Amino acid sequence: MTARLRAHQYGKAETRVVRIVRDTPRHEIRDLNVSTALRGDFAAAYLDGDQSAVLPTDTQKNTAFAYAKEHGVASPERFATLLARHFVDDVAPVSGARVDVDEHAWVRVLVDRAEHDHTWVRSGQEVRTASVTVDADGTWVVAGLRDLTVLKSTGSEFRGFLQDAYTTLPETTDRVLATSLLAQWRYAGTELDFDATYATVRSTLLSTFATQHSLALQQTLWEMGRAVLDAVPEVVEIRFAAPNKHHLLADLSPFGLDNPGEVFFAADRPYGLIEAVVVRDGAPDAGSAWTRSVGAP
Ligand SMILES: O=c1[nH]c(=O)c2[nH]c(=O)[nH]c2[nH]1
Repeated sequence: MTARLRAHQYGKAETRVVRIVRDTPRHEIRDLNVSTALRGDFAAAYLDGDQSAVLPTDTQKNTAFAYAKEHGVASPERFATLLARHFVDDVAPVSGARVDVDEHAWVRVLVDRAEHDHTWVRSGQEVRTASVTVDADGTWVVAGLRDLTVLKSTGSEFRGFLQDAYTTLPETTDRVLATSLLAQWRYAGTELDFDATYATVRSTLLSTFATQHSLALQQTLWEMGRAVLDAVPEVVEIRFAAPNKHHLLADLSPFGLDNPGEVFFAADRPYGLIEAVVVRDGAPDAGSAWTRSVGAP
């Protein structure tokens, strides 16, 4: 049997780093889940068990904590960029690094309608994401969010679809549209006000979902993508994966009740899964921006 090692990368996944700034009575918090992956010639570790080029994943975890102290967390994107550049620039065998950072949001507790200085409540299940790749060709920053769950109770239809012998779905001009959005967008630059841009993209996604009369989730994703590219010049590409969280009208006719769009069964599976990539004309090359694993086809 002959075989070869086609690709490899290694790192520490999901280091939970919580950074608190307590220089004044009003503290700040950033709650991160940091995953690092190093790329380079580490073949000897796989083929011969030779660790001489291997920076332990334990060290990568330690570096995340040390960088949180020394450099702070200006934003998930900035923190990921600093870490990735450090591994590539300062650790000789490393030629590329990919750092993924998830941020869990905390919002200040209100006490007598005033924001409390050092108490927060976890806000929803939505997660902000940043994925930064550094290699010999440059630095790529992808920002995003997942589990942004939205629902509109009208302003959505689905009709005129292709029918065959197996089609039973009735056409509708008024349905509930709900999804738990995953969106990732690529920036042209690496030095932005990432928090401000994130806020603009998020609010653009939400307002487009709300105001766009939807003919299908596919069309809604396209319109949300276009709106983001319109609103934020630094965004050159945005990718979506959106489960269609079906809300099926409950059949109340056995009980002599009509149901004009008032009572639904929220089905959790199966769900339609609608995906799209919207890219600005003339966008710069994506390089390794989307390459999560070097082994990916
Ligand atoms: O927005 C939708 N897109 C579809 O492709 C689809 N298919 C389906 O059964 N319902 C829906 N809704």
